[in-house]
Amino acid sequence: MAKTLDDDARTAALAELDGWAWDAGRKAITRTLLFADFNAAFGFMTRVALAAERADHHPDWSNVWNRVEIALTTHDAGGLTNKDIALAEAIDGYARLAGCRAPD
Ligand SMILES: C[C@H](O)[C@H](O)[C@H]1CNC2=NC(N)=NC(=O)C2=N1
Repeated sequence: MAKTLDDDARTAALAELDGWAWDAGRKAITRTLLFADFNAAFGFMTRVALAAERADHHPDWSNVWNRVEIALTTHDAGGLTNKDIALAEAIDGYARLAGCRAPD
């Protein structure tokens, strides 16, 4: 099973990511993304879903029209692991490609 990251490792990893925040209560990193419309948001989600399946590591997320809220944690390990960091990096790449913006 993947090992959970300690505070220093988590802080270092977050510094390399775009717009992710640590949610201590959920033991997850979270990011909210806005897209031009539902089509752009769902296209992004489809790409992430395929990458998540390949990695067998899945986001906790929700979508309302052009807004996607994402939380990443490793349920099996009970906290944040490198699997979450790798998925966050992939998400950041797909988000940039899909022309996302930060929430207002
Ligand atoms: C059996 C299967 O490998 C596990 O349930 C995987 C699937 N996707 C997963 N995704 C996440 N985020 N955490 C997990 O612990 C996890 N476990």
